[in-house]
Amino acid sequence: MAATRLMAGSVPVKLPPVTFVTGNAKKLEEVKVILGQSIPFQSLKLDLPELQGDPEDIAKEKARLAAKQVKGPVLVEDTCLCFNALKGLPGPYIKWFLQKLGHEGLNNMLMAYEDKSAYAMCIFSLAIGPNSEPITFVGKTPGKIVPARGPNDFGWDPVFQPDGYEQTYAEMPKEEKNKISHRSRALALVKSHFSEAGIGLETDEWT
Ligand SMILES: O=P(O)(O)OP(=O)(O)OP(=O)(O)OC[C@H]1O[C@@H](n2cnc3c(O)ncnc32)[C@H](O)[C@@H]1O
Ligand SMILES: [Mg+2]
Repeated sequence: MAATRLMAGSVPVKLPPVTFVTGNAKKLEEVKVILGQSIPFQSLKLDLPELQGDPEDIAKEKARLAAKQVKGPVLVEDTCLCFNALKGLPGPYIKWFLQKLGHEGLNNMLMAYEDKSAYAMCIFSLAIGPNSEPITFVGKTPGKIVPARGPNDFGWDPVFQPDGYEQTYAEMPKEEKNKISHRSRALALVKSHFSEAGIGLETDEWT
């Protein structure tokens, strides 16, 4: 993808597009649709190692690692599925819980609790380069954990039913999920950040 043409004073400067780094093709599909043409970006398929701990720190560390590899502006995201009865767990460890326990196991984890409420959370982290402090953008969608319904083509979508809907994420048309999802809410903040900074609108500032 062509570099963004920006202006520093009256001198046109070319800055590289931000690189969205992920090992997850489904995430990338959604990000492409949600961002559309709003931000100049390209993607790189890389499964970055992930720190343990606070979700925001995990996302920031992913951004630092990505920026070192790309040597330029990067955007990464970390997704959590948080069960309220379990005080936010599995949270950032949902990938491993899903892989080991499957959809049924995720439901079984809540068997001992009345409260099946949960929230999906996406934390995007943007780093301008290897030496800059990453910033984060958080999007959350509340819902509940239900027995799996709908196509099984993206992670825990079949067991997450957002509040106000009769359908799970998996049963909803993609456009509907993208309107209310944790990912689109976080990306709305990313978009405003870019538009406030004037990225793509002829400025010399990234942040
Ligand atoms: O390379 P990265 O971007 O880290 O991709 P990943 O697949 O490792 O993703 P995470 O570390 O963020 O782990 C999140 C887990 O949740 C799943 N996931 C992420 N977003 C989802 C969504 O919108 N709906 C359902 N499952 C999702 C994803 O497949 C993982 O199993
Ligand atoms: Mg990951």
